[in-house]
Amino acid sequence: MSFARGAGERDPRAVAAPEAAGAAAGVAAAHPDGPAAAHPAGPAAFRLADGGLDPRTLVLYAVTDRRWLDGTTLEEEVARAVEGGATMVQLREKDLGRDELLDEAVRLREVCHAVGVPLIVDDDVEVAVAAGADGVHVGQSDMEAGAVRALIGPDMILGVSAQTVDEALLAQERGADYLGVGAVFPTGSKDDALDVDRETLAAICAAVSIPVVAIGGIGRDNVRELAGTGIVGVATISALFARPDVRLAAHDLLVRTRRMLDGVRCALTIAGSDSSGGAGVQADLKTMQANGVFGTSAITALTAQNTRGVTSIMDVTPEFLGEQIDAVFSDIRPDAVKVGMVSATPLIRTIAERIDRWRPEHVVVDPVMVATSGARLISEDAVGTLVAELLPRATVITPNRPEAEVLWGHEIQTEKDMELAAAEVGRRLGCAVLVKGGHSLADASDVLWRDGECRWYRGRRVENPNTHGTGCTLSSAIASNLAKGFGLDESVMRAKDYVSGALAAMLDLGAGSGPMDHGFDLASRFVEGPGE
Ligand SMILES: Nc1ncnc2c1ncn2[C@@H]1O[C@H](COP(=O)(O)OP(=O)(O)OP(=O)(O)O)[C@@H](O)[C@H]1O
Ligand SMILES: Cc1ncc(CO)c(N)n1
Ligand SMILES: [Mg+2]
Repeated sequence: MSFARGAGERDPRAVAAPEAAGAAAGVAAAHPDGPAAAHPAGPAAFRLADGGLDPRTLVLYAVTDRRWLDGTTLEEEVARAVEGGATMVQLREKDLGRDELLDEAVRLREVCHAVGVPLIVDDDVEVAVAAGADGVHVGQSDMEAGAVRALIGPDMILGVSAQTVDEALLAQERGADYLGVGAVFPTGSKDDALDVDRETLAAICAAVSIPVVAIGGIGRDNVRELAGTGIVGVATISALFARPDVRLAAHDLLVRTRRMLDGVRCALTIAGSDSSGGAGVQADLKTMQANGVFGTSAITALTAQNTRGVTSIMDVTPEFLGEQIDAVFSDIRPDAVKVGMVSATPLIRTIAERIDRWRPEHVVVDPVMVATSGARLISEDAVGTLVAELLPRATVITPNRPEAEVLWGHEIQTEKDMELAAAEVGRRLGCAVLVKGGHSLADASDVLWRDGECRWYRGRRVENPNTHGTGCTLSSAIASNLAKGFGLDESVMRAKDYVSGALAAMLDLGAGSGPMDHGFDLASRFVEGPGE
């Protein structure tokens, strides 16, 4: 199952490990982006049908720097880089004489064209043309882009550096095929000030229609911070050529860049473990996987639980809960958080404090109070802390009917009561409120209150007595959809469809109200054994 991309994200392209490619064709087969390897050499080969530069050539842009050579040649290092997956190479050697630069360009052209990768020469237009390179890259202080275009003709690739929206628009107007924008991170050069911050980078990407590649201080540890800016790739120098194994470094950075571009979305569930697998963390992780999101977890309590009830609960310590949350956020930043069962005040406070520390984009809180089996999952005194200190930090809360009655302070007898409860609680807590109608009201319809508006999500009641974990499943499905970039309305609608499908699969396990089939829409249903 492929992890879903964010809504509107580009389609990812599989990255083949170089070693996976047949050795017979030498480096040509090693190029992980198939189509580029098939390209005949020549600049027009790297253009799309509309004449624009194929953005796939810019995913991993290796810029040379002879300073990093350690007993090898530029040719050998560039060959390693393209073997590892570099999709474009720029010969950038400011202190080489013209003849030497030309010789180097011809040698690198052969290395690059052997694997269908374009070679760009930095700054020197004449050498680029003379060497049969595929293009030239000029900075703001080099020859003006329009003049370069006049010299190189329509086919050769023209790259231009830009640091502002104005520079970017002017370069595009004068015929640039792509923009190099940076430095986006400290580069260790003399003036270490960031030339281009994230907002400017994103503004440039939004302003132009030609592809943008980020450059400056980019490496394996920070490339993910460029997600969502609109770039199509990264240009890098030392992250490849300063590494002992350039091929490995290129492959590693290509995979990480692909992950940044393709948008593998992650979610974190902070909830209790349900030994029966139907609710809690287990339900959340299965739901996230089924909804194309990578699930991570921080466990608040262990419950000995099955379809008939809860026999024992063991809370973790607040310190350990905080460490679990920190461990996830410090390494795999989730795009959304779902909070489920939290039984005690110190644990609730720990979660509130970590939300303030890590500032997740989306927080879905399922105010779990009682399990389907009737077991109480939060202490009386903790409900007050939940309401005062956690729910106001939520993007949306998802109380079922009994939980909504506790939060509202009145009984809910009708759909109008559901609306009133959602609105009053939402106004008081400053968050969106989804009051779920699973518990015995006519159909399984839920009402969302947000910013003064109520919206109903009509559901058809599935005649299935096995509803253990429906609330956990709904809230983690909402979190998954928010993580993928859908708005709240769409996230709730998709989550509800998912729950209905999981119920309609009619899984029947255990003597009590059993779990749902979280994997109902995957090919691998529960395998029907050979039977007795
Ligand atoms: N029989 C059903 N048919 C269709 N949808 C249902 C059914 N039961 C519940 N739902 C839906 O499942 C979602 C969860 O609602 P529910 O009221 O069951 O949550 P809950 O009580 O918090 O569940 P949990 O047992 O996990 O705590 C809601 O969208 C609700 O409309
Ligand atoms: C651990 C856990 N969390 C949430 C629920 C709510 O169903 C449950 N039954 N068990
Ligand atoms: Mg519930």
